Amino acid sequence: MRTLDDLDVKGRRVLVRADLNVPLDGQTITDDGRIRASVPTIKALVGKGAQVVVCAHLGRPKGQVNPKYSLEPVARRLGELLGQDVAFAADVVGDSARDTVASLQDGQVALLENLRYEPGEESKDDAERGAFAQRLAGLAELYVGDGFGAVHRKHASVYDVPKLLPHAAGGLVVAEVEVLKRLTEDTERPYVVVLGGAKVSDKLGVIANLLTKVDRLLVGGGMAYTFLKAQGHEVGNSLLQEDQLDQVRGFLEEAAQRGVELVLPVDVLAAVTFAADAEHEVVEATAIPADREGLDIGPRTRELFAAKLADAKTVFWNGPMGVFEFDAFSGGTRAVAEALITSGAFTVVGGGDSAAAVRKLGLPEDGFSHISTGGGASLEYLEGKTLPGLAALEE
Ligand SMILES: Nc1ncnc2c1ncn2[C@@H]1O[C@H](COP(=O)(O)OP(=O)(O)OP(=O)(O)O)[C@@H](O)[C@H]1O
Ligand SMILES: O=C(O)[C@H](O)COP(=O)(O)O
Repeated sequence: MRTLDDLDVKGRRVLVRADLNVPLDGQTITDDGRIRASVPTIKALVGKGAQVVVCAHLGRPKGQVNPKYSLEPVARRLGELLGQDVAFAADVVGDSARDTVASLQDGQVALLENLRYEPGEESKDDAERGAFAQRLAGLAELYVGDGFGAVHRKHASVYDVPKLLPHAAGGLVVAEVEVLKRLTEDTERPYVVVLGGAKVSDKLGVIANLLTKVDRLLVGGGMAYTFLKAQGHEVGNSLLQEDQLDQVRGFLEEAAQRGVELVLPVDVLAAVTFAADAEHEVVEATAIPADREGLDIGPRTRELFAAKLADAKTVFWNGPMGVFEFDAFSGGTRAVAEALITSGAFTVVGGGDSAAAVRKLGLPEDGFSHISTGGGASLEYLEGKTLPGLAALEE
């Protein structure tokens, strides 16, 4: 992959695809880790005298303009972290974007509005995506791919634009790939992967492949309930991917055949509703009342998972064990994070919310070997898949 050193950027307009998909509470950014991770590449380009046009997505607005997902608060925070103004374009490729980028001087930075306001960004139709990519590429002369958390998406800004402009990988992408490579080559065993979180349908897909690589797979968070249901248990109102139950039954069988330990929760915190102050109790994972939803793993599961991590030599963890944003349901995530820290293994935490959880819980970031900005992206990398955003940068 070409890097920033291979691009002559002075006085030229450079489009940087970053991953600025941060958690928000209204207009307030609750964790700015991904913005901070994007700063070194942007600063390097500023230092080289480029005109820097940053583009990124926030949430999943599905091709519609929705102020809830505006990147404006992110532009402000990026400006604070860079120590210079960041001009914010109120659209992605419209008049505002064109005017904003045209007025950039060397060393100045602009951020475009949320890429996913445009249906072309995520379109499965090559022509529609390509047409949007042409408009986006038209805003700049060079392209830098630095949004590691989104390199697994075959989206216009990730996959198509680098085909249209001279390009290079940014420092974040280079650094992330270097660490994740260590997990795919000569992995020290036992190799344990811990999966949780809420993007269940996305991430169930990686399990088939992971089962060929790991010694143990611990499943918690919103992921676990589809497994419990597949085993025939009641999961109440818990997060459930009904259409993937057969697939999950297949994983359970395959794990048994391969001798991979697939470890599920034995108890959960079952709440009456999805709320910070929801009334809740510890129940057996096999007996969740029909009117309750599991919002965290229970105390026995925390001990079980910690025991399964204690002798690990390599661990990858993606996805919180519960709704850690609510203090009452953050204990499972804390327990797993602490077990990783004390394991002495080579430990990688991946994902926007997983990394945010580590910081929110006040755990030392240097207690882990690496905190990756990519959740789904890291998992797909570990599967050994060709990721569209990396393939495009390699061309
Ligand atoms: N039992 C549960 N029920 C509902 N939501 C849950 C549960 N457990 C965890 N979550 C939620 O999962 C979310 C994080 O999931 P997600 O899969 O997006 O992880 P991530 O680390 O951000 O990875 P990525 O970077 O791929 O998005 C958190 O907001 C958390 O509240
Ligand atoms: O949060 C992430 O994993 C990345 O920003 C990608 O977001 P997506 O899962 O909505 O594509």
